[in-house]
Amino acid sequence: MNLQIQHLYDIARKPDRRIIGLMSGTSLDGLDVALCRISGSGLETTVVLERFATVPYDDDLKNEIRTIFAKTTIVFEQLCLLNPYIGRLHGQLILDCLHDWDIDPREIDAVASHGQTVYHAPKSQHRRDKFPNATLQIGDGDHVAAVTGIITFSDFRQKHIAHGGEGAPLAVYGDYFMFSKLGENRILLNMGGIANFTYLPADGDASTVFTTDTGPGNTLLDAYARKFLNKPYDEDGRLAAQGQVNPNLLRALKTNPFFDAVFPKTTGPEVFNVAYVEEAQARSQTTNLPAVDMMATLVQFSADTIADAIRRILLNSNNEKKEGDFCIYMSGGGAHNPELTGRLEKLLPNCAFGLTDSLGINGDAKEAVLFAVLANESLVGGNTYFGNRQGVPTVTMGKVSFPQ
Ligand SMILES: Nc1ncnc2c1ncn2[C@@H]1O[C@H](COP(=O)(O)OP(=O)(O)OP(=O)(O)O)[C@@H](O)[C@H]1O
Ligand SMILES: CC(=O)N[C@H]1[C@@H]2OC[C@@H](O2)[C@@H](O)[C@@H]1O[C@H](C)C(=O)O
Repeated sequence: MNLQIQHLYDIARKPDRRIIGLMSGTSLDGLDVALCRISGSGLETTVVLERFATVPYDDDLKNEIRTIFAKTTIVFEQLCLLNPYIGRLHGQLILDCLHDWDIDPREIDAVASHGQTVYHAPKSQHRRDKFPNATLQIGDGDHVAAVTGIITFSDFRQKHIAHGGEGAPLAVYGDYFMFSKLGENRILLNMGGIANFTYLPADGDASTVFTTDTGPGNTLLDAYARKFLNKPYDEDGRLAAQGQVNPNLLRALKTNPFFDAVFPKTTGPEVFNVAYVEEAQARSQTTNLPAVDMMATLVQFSADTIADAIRRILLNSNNEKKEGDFCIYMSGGGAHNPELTGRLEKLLPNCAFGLTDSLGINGDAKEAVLFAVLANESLVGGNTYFGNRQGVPTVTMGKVSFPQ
């Protein structure tokens, strides 16, 4: 037997595993590195987050990625070059973190690498009948494995698509395994570049678990912070706090087929970008708004569309349910923006709000942890049946790269 297969088998038989989850999201702010100790699988999964770091991306890397990120027309060579480059870089960043944490790479059982999404194209967006849902993450796992010497799981989203999903949100699986609680209807709301949520029913029934993207989280706020402030984001929503929401622009922003489409659905900066806002401004004759009003309107746009999506679920899931029966646990960078969270709380006054941190997982680390949980599930789980629910196919995900 190939010794690496034997090694994989041995890892699967261990009582617990140390898995490093990696996530680099649509905000391009950096690489989240979460070292997890995981035992069990499915609803028996227990995760201890031993270490966590976000390694910021430097401007050079951000600019290299932006030349192809969410663009329909690119220089193909750039995509080809970035694929191994990002894989090698992520591998090196893992080694740097382990060095800082004084941990020998040989103590790590596996890496679970999301890679960098460069294009997301669900069918509802590309609208070409003969093509399926599609998404592309780069930073090939073979390079991560070769650089670190650690077995690497990567490219998690293709299996989801192969079984009828849109390749996202994948958080639903880890959310269910880690945060499902009998007796409490939970909504796990992640506000990264794009916002999404998982609904976890109080009866714990996997076949009614639900997930969807809701639209922009921070992606437009960041784009306009770069423009108005020359900063990566509007810290604590300070600029937005000084402005007034413009109702005409807000209405124009909310007029898009994505918001009327049925759940579950996914999106990305391919749709929600500066051109989208400029087109809405032209339509609503609001091209000369002051920066503060632009920011206030964009933050309200994110809050309104998140709240609308959650309200629709509260009604859809069971007409008797009331907002008061739901607890919303927030995570992702948007949870640090009081302008966003404050508006959300006003829009959903009867829901209880908290942070994922109160459930034992740092909200900034949550997505990276989720990929570690997905790799663990591929190794030792796969026994949870999610029913025929669209968006949550019953599959395990991640391709295996051996270091040698
Ligand atoms: N103090 C803060 N004030 C305002 N916004 C903040 C603050 N801290 C973080 N953010 C926002 O959070 C963003 C980063 O969020 P996060 O790391 O969750 O995104 P991501 O994982 O890249 O996105 P996605 O989940 O869509 O892939 C920043 O770009 C910024 O917009
Ligand atoms: C294609 C892609 O990278 N989608 C991301 C993105 O960032 C947030 C939202 O859009 C979510 O659907 C997804 O990531 C998380 C980790 C997910 O799949 O759950």
